[in-house]
Parts: sequence; C-alpha cells; structure tokens
Amino acid sequence: MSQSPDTTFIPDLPKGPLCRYRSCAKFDWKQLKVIFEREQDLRIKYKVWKILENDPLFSKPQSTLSADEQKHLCAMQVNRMPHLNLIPKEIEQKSFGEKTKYLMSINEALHTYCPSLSVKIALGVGLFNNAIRAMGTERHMKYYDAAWNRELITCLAITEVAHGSNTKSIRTTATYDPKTQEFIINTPDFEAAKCWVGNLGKTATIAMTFANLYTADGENHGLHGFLIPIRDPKTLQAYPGVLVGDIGEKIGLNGIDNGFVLFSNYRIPRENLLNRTGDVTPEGVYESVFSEPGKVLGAALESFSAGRIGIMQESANTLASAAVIAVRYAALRKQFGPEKDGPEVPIIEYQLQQWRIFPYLAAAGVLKLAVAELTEIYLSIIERSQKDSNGFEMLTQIVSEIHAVISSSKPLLTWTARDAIQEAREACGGHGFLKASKLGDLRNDHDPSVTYEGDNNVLGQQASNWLLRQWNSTVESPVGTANFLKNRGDILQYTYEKVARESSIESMDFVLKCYEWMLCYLLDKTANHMAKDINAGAHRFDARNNSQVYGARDLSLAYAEYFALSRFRVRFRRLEVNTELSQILELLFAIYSMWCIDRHMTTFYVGGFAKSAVFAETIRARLLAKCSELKNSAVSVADALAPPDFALNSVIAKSDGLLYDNLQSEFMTNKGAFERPSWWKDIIIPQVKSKL
Ligand SMILES: Cc1cc2nc3c(=O)[nH]c(=O)nc-3n(C[C@H](O)[C@H](O)[C@H](O)COP(=O)(O)OP(=O)(O)OC[C@H]3O[C@@H](n4cnc5c(N)ncnc54)[C@H](O)[C@@H]3O)c2cc1C
Repeated sequence: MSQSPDTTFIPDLPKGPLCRYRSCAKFDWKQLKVIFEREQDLRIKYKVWKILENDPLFSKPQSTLSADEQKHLCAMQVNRMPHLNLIPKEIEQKSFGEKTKYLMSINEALHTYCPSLSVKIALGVGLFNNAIRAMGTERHMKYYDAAWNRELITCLAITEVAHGSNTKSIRTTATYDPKTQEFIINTPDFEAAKCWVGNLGKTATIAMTFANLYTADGENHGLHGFLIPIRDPKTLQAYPGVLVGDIGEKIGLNGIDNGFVLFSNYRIPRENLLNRTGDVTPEGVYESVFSEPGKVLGAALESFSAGRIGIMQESANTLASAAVIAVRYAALRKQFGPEKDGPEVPIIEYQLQQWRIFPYLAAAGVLKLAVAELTEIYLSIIERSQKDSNGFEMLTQIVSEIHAVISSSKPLLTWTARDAIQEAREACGGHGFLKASKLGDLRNDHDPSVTYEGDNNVLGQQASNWLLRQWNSTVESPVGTANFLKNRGDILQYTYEKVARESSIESMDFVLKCYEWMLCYLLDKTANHMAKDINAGAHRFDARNNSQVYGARDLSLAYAEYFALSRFRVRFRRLEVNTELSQILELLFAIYSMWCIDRHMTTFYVGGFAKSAVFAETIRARLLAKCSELKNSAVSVADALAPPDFALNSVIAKSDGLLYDNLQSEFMTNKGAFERPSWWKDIIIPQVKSKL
C-alpha cells in the first residue's frame, strides 16, 4: 500500500450532534475526500474558498437582491477576480492539461460558492478563449489575451430566437465585401436575433458570433465564427448598427445578463473571421481545410466540449451538495419513535428515507470519479491533438467517441443533480423550503444546465447515433467504451442466471455484464426498429425520431451509466487504499448501480434477460441492504463530499450539526423579522363601533 496523501490542509470539522454518526464510520473522511478529488485540486479549491470568505465583496447578501442588483454584484465580483491572485504565475509553465485542470478547479470552487459567478467567468473567459484557440489563428491571440485580462467583456452568440438546438438553421449572415475587405453582418428579422447570450444583455463589448459566411458570388459557405464588436469598452454604449438588450429576469442565474442582439448591415474587418478552418482571401475567394461546410461547423462546435465537461464537474458538485444537505439533516432531524412517550428516531434510521437519499449520495461519489476520469481522457486527447501538426483533423476523428460519451454523460449528470435537489428538498421537509436551506437556489441555478450547451434530449441523440453506427458497421472504439460490442453475439444470449453463475452479484463485474446485455439489447431493438421503418418506406429522419422513446433515449443514458460505472471500476482498481476505504467505495458503487438497474427493470424483463421475479427481488433486496449498511457511514461520506460551510451555505446542514440553534439564529435575524410591515395601514379594516 502506498503512503496516505497529506490531508492536513483540510480543516477539521466542529464537534457536535453529528458526531453520533461520525464516530460510527470506520474510515477517515479526509482520506476519502482525497479519493473523490485529487489532493492538488482540493488545495486549489480550499484556497479559493478561503480568499472569497475573507473578502467582503463575497459575503452573502442579507436579503434577496433584485435581478439588477445580482447582475451588478456579479459583474463587480468578476472584476475583482484578477486582484484575488487565484492563478499563480507559475501556471504558465505547466502543460496544457495541468493548466486547464487548475482553472477547472478554480471554476468548480467558484461555482459551489455562486453558479452565476462561475458561469459568467466561464462564458467570458474560458469558453471564449477555448473557441479562439480552436477556431482562431495567430491574428486573434490579442483577443485571447484581452479576454484573459478583462479588457474585453466577451460572450458566445450561437442561439437565435427561432433556433437553438438546430444550429445548422441559424440565419444570421456575414457577407464578404471585397471592395472594403469587410464582412457585413446582418440579422434578417427578429426570429434570427441572437438571444439567451450570457454577458450580452448589459455588459459584453465583443461577441463571438456564429453566422453564415457568404462570398460576393452569393455562395453560402456555412456557419463560421466572427468576432463582432458590440459596445464601446469605455462607455458600454452599443455601436451604431447593433441593437442589443437584456432578455429580462430568469428563473435562476440572475447574476448573468442574458441578452439579445440584432445587426443591421454592420461592418467588421475581414480579419475578424475566425479562420483556422476556413478563410476568405482579401479578393474574396473562400478557402477551407474541409471539403464539407458541415464539418467546419462540427469541428468548431467540438471546441465547446470543454464547457460540457465543466458543466458535468459543476453538476457532480451540485449533486453532492444536495445529498450532503439531505444526509446531514436526516441525521439530526427526529420524528416519531417506537414508544409512545419514548425518544424519537433520527429520520436517517428510516428505510424509506435511506432509499430516497442514499442513492444520490452514492451517485455523487461514483459520478465525481467518473467525471474526473472523463476529464483526464479529454485533456490528454486535446494535448495530443495540439502536439500533432495535423492536430485539428486528428481531433475530429478521435473525438467522435469522446463526443458520444460527453453527449450522454452531460444529460446523466445534470438530470441526476436536478432530481437529487428535488428529493433533498422534500427529504428536508418544510425547512428544506426555506431559502436559507440553499436547496431552492441550487434548484433554480442548476436547472438551465439541462438545456444549455446542448439540450439533454437532443444531445443524447448524438450519443445514440454514434452507438448505432458502431452497431451497424465495424466497431471503432479507440477510447474503449464500446469494445464489448464486438462480443455482441454472446452478450445477447446473457440471462440473469447465466451472469450470476459467472460473476457473484456482489461483484462489479456482475453489474457491468448486466449493462453490457442491456446496451446490446437496446441497440439491437433500436436498430431493428429503424430498419423496419425504413424498409416500410419511412424517411430516415422519421425512423430515427420514432425510435427514441423506449429505445435510443434509454440507450444513451444507459451508455453514460455504463461509462461511469466502468471507469469507476478502473479507478478503483488503480487505487491503493486501506480495506475500510475500499469497502466504502464498493458500497457506494453497489448502491448506485443497484439503484440504476432497478430503474431499468422493465427493460431487463421486456428484453428477456430476466424471467422470474428473482432478478428484481435480488436487486431490490441488495439495494435496501446496502442502504442500511451505509447508514452509520453516510454522514462521513457526506463530509468527504461537502464543501466548507461558507460555500455550502445551508442553515440546515452546517457541519457543526447545531440544526435548531442555527435555525433559531436564522429566524431571529432575518431582515425585518420583527418589524411591522411598511404597508400595515393598507390592511387594517376600520373598526366598527361595537354594538354591545
Ligand atoms: C440560462 C441559459 C443560458 C444560455 N446561454 C447561452 C449563450 O451564452 N449563448 C448561446 O448562444 N445560447 C445560450 N443559451 C441558449 C441555449 O444554448 C439553448 O436554449 C439550447 O441550445 C436549447 O435550444 P432551444 O432553447 O432553442 O430549445 P429547442 O431546440 O427549441 O428545444 C425545445 C424542446 O424541444 C426538444 N427538441 C428539439 N429538437 C428535438 C428533436 N430532434 N427530437 C426531440 N426533441 C427535440 C428539446 O428536447 C426541448 O425540450 C442559454 C440558455 C439558457 C437557458
């Protein structure tokens, strides 16, 4: 066994009522924490949280701010960033992968503190600069530096009023004028106005905008990225020809100014075309490294994968926060007891409560590790592509598998977090509905992540399309996520009895074999369904759309779960940890995987994998037994997943466990709690003289 990592930088937790359960755990929660997250990443996060906690600009507002106040505060906080020295100079010497990982850790820490803040920075610096790297050339590096130094406020404008998911139908035009060597940007009508663009509403000074590139001969060369000045950076006044505004208050993320813009024959220099994949000569001749315009768009959009990975990391943290709040609360909250006048039982003791919240705690642990694995794979591929002289071409080839993993995993992560928040809200009863519980803010700020950077239901189809291509031709899986498909003949013959004979149901192998069967079955079913429709004369488009429900959609999600579970196993096997840590990790795997299989139960029976009730009964009994086993360790697992109190910021889940003291202080000090309302006179009914 290797030496234990240093955990002394992780602050101890205060003693208090949670120690009743903490003392039952057999493992060291800090050691578990550095399994969920690398020591160096955690150090970065703790540093960020400490800096924010000590800066008054980041102290929590006493009351809910208006949308405009939130935007103001968030923009001020963004401006404060360079002065906080979060990024050391040495980072420039690090490899691309290490540097990106460093920035990702900062992003995660900021996101846990305030999603608006991290998204605003990610849009304004991270995504913008990634896109410049992927689509721009040397002449655009000045924008890269300016965005990094906050001299420019940037945004990414893809979506239009009438087109979001279907980017290919975007209608903004950029027509080249060889006489002046400029592009003329035009919005044909309101439906083609760019909209929902983060940072654009009130602040952006430049927009990376996707528009159809037309040459003077009238030919459309497809979508390209353009750097379009929006506002004067000195005055924030919009330039003539640019009609820009804010779309108004949203359900959450109101620290970000989402905006719309219409361009009226607005001219920009030729050099503002991001020309890594396609260019226009000064004379007006279009040149592209790709023969098909569609490929240009695909390659360009691929640079947004890093954003989706960021969303997954953030969602894993949101999922963890929701589970932590629910678990700590359940350990402290008591309701009912066996004896009429006897002591009450903490609600964590109830099987129903365990079954509702422990799968999310387990999911947080498993998915955190899976996302870490995916991040490593992704960064290593990008690094390889950058070293290769023909990097872009290579990236577009290898990336299709990673794209499939990302396209299925982003929905899995964001939906699991969404569901965890709601279950946690209910699991914390009325107090969970208090704004100070944080669950409402978690919900509202997390919610759009199922839509942006690719709507989950649309994105998932890209994964199932890739899987179907593997199924219908030779399997090409350089990352190895679908190599098992080569063995489809045998796998389709699997039954529960056969798999259970070969692999103990306690083992990770058992779970992965169940998944391999399910994926082959869903692929077979979906492919046959499509083929049948096409043979009957249906258009391919309709055949694909009509094979989503109970087919391709389930396939995509199951593939993401399979990826997460199999990468967890890879990481688990690599770990050199003591028995106690090993056992708790296996327990989390067992709970999450049994819970997932239970949710796919219909498929296992419809597809003939299971025939008698034994399979369902075994899975469910095991899920309940494992939840019960986790009960005494759940608080410590939650501690290992939890950010510090400052970032978690939930009055019902502080690490001191003083639930009612903290609630009392919240009730007693909330602004205006004891004040007569200013409008009291409006509700006084004039007293009629008593007739008595
Ligand atoms: C908070 C927030 C921030 C955003 N920030 C930005 C930004 O900075 N820049 C930017 O350009 N955009 C941004 N967007 C826009 C975002 O990218 C789009 O909303 C997203 O791509 C989805 O597009 P849409 O809204 O047009 O939905 P649509 O594509 O119209 O989808 C509507 C519904 O139809 C379903 N649907 C669509 N097609 C199919 C199909 N083929 N099969 C089955 N179902 C289908 C979808 O699943 C969805 O439920 C942001 C959005 C939000 C909410």
